Amino acid sequence: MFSVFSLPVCLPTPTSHLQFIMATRIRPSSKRCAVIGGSGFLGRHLVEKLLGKGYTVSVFDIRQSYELPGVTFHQGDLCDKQALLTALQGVSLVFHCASPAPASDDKALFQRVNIQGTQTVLQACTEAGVQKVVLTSSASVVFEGTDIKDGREDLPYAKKPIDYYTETKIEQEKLVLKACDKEKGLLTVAIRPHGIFGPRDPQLVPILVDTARRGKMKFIIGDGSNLVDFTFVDNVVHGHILAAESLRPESPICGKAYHITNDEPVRFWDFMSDILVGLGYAAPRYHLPYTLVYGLALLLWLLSLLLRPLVSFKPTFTPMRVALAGTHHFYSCSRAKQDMGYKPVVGLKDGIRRTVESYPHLRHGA
Ligand SMILES: NC(=O)C1=CN([C@@H]2O[C@H](COP(=O)(O)OP(=O)(O)OC[C@H]3O[C@@H](n4cnc5c(N)ncnc54)[C@H](O)[C@@H]3O)[C@@H](O)[C@H]2O)C=CC1
Ligand SMILES: CC(C)=CCC[C@@H](C)[C@H]1CC[C@H]2C3=C(CC[C@]12C)[C@@]1(C)CCC(=O)C[C@@H]1CC3
Repeated sequence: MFSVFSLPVCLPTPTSHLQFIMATRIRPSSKRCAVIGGSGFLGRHLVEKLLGKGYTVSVFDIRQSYELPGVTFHQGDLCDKQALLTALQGVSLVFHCASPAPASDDKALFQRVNIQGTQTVLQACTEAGVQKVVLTSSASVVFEGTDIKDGREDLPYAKKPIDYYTETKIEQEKLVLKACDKEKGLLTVAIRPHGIFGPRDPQLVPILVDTARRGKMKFIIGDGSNLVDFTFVDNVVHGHILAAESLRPESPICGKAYHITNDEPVRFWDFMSDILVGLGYAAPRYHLPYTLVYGLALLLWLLSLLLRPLVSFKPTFTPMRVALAGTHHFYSCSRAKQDMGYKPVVGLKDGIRRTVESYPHLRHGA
């Protein structure tokens, strides 16, 4: 799998001399890939699946969160081209799933990592002879805080993105799709998942349980009928690998974005209740009007901005979170079904069960 030109024993002709020079570099192999952001929640699941499918995997990440036989770790910042070039030696396929966490709300950090950093990743890929780049984008790139029902990929990018995370994910996706160039030999595609959940997720279940433990999970924002996509992590991984394996010069997926979801929109509050009840907490019961909660969240957010020099506090109810909890946002993945034969591999009910079982330490009373 780790494909290196074999060293010639003798050098009788100029051609074999060239072969000798090339022997000192590692030739890109189609089964040799790198996962940028491979220490994260999605990244690690992707790495595990790739190993199972016979790929040789290098992880490039600012931190190392685990060790696995068969994985080479390169610790570094993706804004550092030299560090990337070392990790990309001999790699033909790159998955770019690194990003600062949405909760950080740090404009400068998002711009540096998601925009400048992605430009650096693309330059490094070109210089290292990488042939394919699969970006983890987000379905939120078209979300402005108002209802989206069965949204397709041709929806325009959000003109007023709900936060800096989304703003920079839009620019990142544009950069990666624009870089697709068959003549230059670099093919790109963007996967747009939504609401990823599953074992080891550091965000969704921990935030939910923390809110429940503080006694704040009693209320349903709005009438509770809003439908949302939550996507089990294995399905997101499956979408990434299908995209990578379908990415060829003649393929219709080159330079395009694809929604990858569980294809089973669910009421936001039913999903939250299933997880909470599964972990032994009470489901939310009392309804609060959406506009009232959104207005309060906006006020609190403005207050936190004004008081930032004096006190730092992070409200649980940010406008972005209230919008996510109180509106419809579900997406069609018919383009992925048609162009790459995508079909979810784990159903929602099964995904919820596997997720709940993976958090024994977050159970009520644990
Ligand atoms: N979790 C979700 O619900 C969704 C996630 N996404 C996208 O999926 C991708 C993966 O997300 P998660 O696994 O949930 O996040 P995560 O926070 O678990 O993983 C991100 C990884 O990127 C690494 N990273 C951050 N800055 C870096 C830098 N400067 N250089 C190198 N590595 C760096 C982090 O150390 C981390 O390991 C992200 O691009 C995110 O925008 C998209 C839609 C939904
Ligand atoms: C579908 C999707 C994009 C999910 C993203 C994950 C997070 C944004 C959610 C995970 C837990 C959610 C949550 C809330 C908002 C959205 C999440 C952070 C609340 C803060 C909404 C208001 C409440 O009543 C409490 C909720 C806790 C969990």
